[in-house]
Amino acid sequence: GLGLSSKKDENFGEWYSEVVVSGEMIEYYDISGCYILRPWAMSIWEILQAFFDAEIKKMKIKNSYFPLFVSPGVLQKEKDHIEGFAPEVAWVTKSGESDLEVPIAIRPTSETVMYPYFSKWIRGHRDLPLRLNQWCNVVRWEFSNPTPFIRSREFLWQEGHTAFATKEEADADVLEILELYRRIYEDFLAVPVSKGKKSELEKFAGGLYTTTVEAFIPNTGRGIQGATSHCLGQNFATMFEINFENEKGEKAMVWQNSWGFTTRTIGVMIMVHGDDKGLVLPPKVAATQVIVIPVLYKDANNQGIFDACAATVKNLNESGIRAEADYRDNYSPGWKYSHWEMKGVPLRIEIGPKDLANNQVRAVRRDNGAKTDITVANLVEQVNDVLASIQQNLFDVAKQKRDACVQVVKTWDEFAEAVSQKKLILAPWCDEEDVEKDVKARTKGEMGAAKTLCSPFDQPELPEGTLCFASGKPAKKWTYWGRSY
Ligand SMILES: O=C1CCCN[C@@H]1CCCn1cnc2ccccc2c1=O
Repeated sequence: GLGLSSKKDENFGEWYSEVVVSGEMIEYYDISGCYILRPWAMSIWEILQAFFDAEIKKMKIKNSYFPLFVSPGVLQKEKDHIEGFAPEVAWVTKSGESDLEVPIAIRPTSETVMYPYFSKWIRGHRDLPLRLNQWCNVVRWEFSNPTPFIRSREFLWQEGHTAFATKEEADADVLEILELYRRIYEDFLAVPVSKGKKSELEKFAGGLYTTTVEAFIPNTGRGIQGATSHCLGQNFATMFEINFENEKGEKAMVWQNSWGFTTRTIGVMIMVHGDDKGLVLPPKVAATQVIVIPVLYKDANNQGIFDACAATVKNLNESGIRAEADYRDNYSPGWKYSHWEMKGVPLRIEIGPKDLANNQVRAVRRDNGAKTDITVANLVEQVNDVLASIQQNLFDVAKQKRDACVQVVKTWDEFAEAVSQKKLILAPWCDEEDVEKDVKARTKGEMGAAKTLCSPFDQPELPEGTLCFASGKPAKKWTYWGRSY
């Protein structure tokens, strides 16, 4: 097919909408905000799921499955956290022609689904820790501009829900899960993220504190919440009476966490690495890491070339590299190069008459276009090296681009200028909520307001006497600010 009609640096929104379809990841659906995840996208989700599932099983976390439907009574139970979200809750009101007696909600998240049963199952301290996870879909009937993977009315995620006897255990667990989310972004998707804590205003209102891995999209100058790991404190334990008899025979409430990452991860990866030729997939998450293309003689015996392609694929697959060959005889090599570049396959191997004669293959990298001739004898070792180099290079380039967007500011004027420059702003802040609200009010505009993204765990030096950029009060912490998704 033809190339993209929009350029990433000229019309990012158009480019993104086009590349997810041309890369055969998404098909648009006839209900707004809903998307079809085609195999090329689903295979990425499955790779991330396999990694995360194996890691949480090492932590003795067990998978379960709770119903999609939430009875209204229990949903309303969590009134203060639900109030902000209520407009997003989708309801079933009919079956066939008849109205349901009582409308039933579709889960937007499962705290209120699970916790009545946590209360039933947790009696004594030997029932702790209780640590469950579920892989499922959730529905949030959002109205702000739907974007494939990034903001959809239904999405896939995992949600973990845990209960502990002590706060110390919960605090440690929050960070252990957050580290898995960092690995998903940095080790698999080659996307740099900042670990930090959400402000009181931006955290999950139902919890005690929220930790997050924050990514940044240089093209739009917007931060994006990558995944969250909340400590819920004893808030839900209070509401759902989740308590246990501790070792001293006293009744005590549990300490809880909840954590989730979603198919948004795939959209962030596409936005960060994609280019004007299409998707660029990090090898770790590419369903096909190497595509082998036969370049045939005009009018001579091509069996040798087909045999070499088959041998190359077999050789690579036997060493755990995901390789395919494209033998379709109704497309030219040139057409195939464009097609597999559009799909973002990390490495192309061309085998033509010259390569055959020299007992080598021609490897072409998707990330930087570099071409190298690889002798058949060293094929597996060199392909592994190139794939590792592509993975690292994608991360290094993304980190350099993200770091180039970071702007440290000390004053309001510097801050306002940095917002207009679409920067990721690092500023000393007094950590007062009404100051944060004031910044949002003062930066409101059609591009959206600047807000806190997170206060990074990795805090730069804050010299005594440093003042908050917005209030002039003594600064308490460095915080990332910016517009966001
Ligand atoms: O993030 C996570 C991680 C996974 C488990 N849940 C937490 C918190 C979810 C916060 N949230 C987010 N959207 C909502 C939408 C409607 C109703 C309720 C909610 C809601 O509670």
